[in-house]
Amino acid sequence: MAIQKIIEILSFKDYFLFFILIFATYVFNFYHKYLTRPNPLPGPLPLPFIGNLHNVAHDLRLFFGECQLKYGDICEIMLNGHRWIILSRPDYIENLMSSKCFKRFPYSEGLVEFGFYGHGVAGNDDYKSWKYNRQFFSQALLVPKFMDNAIKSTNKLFEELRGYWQSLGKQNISNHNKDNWILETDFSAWLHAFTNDIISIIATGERTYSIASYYNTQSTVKSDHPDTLVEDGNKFVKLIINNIEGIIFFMVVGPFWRHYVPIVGNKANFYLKNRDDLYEKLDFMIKKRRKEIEEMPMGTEMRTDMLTSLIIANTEKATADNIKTVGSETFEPMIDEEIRGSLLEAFEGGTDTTANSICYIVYYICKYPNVKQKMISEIDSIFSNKSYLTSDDLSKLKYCEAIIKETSRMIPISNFITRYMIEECEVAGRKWAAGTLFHLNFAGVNSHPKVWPNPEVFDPDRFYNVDHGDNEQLENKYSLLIFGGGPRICPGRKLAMCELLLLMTSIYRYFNVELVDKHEPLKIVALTNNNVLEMKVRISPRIN
Ligand code: HEM
Repeated sequence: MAIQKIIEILSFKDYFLFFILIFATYVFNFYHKYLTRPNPLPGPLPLPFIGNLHNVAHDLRLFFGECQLKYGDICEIMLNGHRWIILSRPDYIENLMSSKCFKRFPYSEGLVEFGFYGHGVAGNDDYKSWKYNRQFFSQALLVPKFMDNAIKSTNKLFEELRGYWQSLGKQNISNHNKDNWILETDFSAWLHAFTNDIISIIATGERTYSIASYYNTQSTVKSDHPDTLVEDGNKFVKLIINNIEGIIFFMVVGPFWRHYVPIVGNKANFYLKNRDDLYEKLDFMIKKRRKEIEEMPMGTEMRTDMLTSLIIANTEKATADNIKTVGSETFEPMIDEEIRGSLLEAFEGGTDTTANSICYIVYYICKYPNVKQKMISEIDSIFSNKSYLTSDDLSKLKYCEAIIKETSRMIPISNFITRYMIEECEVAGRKWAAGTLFHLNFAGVNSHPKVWPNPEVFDPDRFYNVDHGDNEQLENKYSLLIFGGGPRICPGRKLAMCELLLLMTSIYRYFNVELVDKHEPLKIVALTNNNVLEMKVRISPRIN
């Protein structure tokens, strides 16, 4: 009754003043908390409600670079109510790579609702469950025949890609000489399709037909693969792409918006439905393969794709390579839900990363003809009388490997990784309380002038025939961040390096690739990763 009376007495002006009072109290509290924070660091002033969102929204990579220049190797911003401590110097990050610093994120109710947090490997911050999943994931990639199979499949898929490029080049009517054609195309689209296809083969033993699908959009004649297979593959890839978007959406959009604001809520429901459809598809693949394996007589030699390894690991069908023990403990075999998580992470972790890497590599090779010449000599010397390369051949490609490292130094694939402290720790000479969130700025570390002379110069020779012991810049093992570090280092790094070497050698063995416009900057979207949106190139056959 009394409340109703007060409501009736109050005028619009009173409400307005009341609102101003609440707003002013919030702003006062916000800045009071900000100005009295422990270990204050330099950084752009955050705004109430949005923190520094307005600063980072345009390009995260450039923003981190600007921060380092203006505020130094350790600085801070505020996002999503959290202080982000940004570190850009190799020796500052060393402590964060220890096994104590294992967590990636603070608890996120959005990721829990989406089913990403606490499951699988990348989104799992529960040590016991992460360790279990990570052991199986890594072991599947370590089965000796796994890499040989990956190499064979990549070689085979590249043959198909080669056929598509030739076919499109010859279809081009301006190419009068059909053996000396030129194809103007988007390299990034082809390579994203290629890595999609190859990860699918390596992970599940089945194809997504992504390169055939892209070929069909460019060509007047269709690929030999049946339309239904290509369409099914396309749908599957879309489910995966939407699922990755869903993870980001549920990470940044708060529960009130997701549950009560209509347009945002519809988007949330769309991602949840997409997730369920994707899970259904993966569960079907797992069940089908489980049944095939069950029906195989004991001792049958099996495929070495990830799905098969995960199903048989620690079961009676396991070979010596598929037994996972830690100390005296033998882990229980994986259930379907856990296998699904691992497959999904192979798709999510291994597709765009590898595709973007090869785009940057080719971009730098196009810009530096002397590097290209030296690389081609190495490739030709290894290929001299072979049609396919083996893992032994790949290990001899030292200059190609140096190009991969130097490209990743110049433009890292991931912009940053995070570490979230669960206990007090010392970083950059200061003590930090539990609950501090650190961001390791890859570009800042990889071009720090203290360890990299002339960091802005592209020079693969830094890594070529270098004796690590004598080399100052390689003394600190975290002066080059490509795959992260510590216990959470990328488990797919060996596979990724192998894929990149194979792609480089296969492309330059058969083709010349030039940028259509050497002066045009690359079209990149820089969020957690630096994604190449488009890279127009001219491809032509190599005439020896
Ligand atoms: C050029 C290619 C790749 C790059 C640049 C890359 C980069 C990274 C980085 C920076 C991390 C975070 C590491 C950390 O926090 O310290 C990571 C984690 C991860 N990557 Fe990769 N990656 C690549 C390829 C792959 C491939 C091919 C796979 C799988 C087949 C894969 C699967 C994963 C998984 C599952 C994690 C999470 C590991 C964990 O949390 O324990 N990645 N990767």
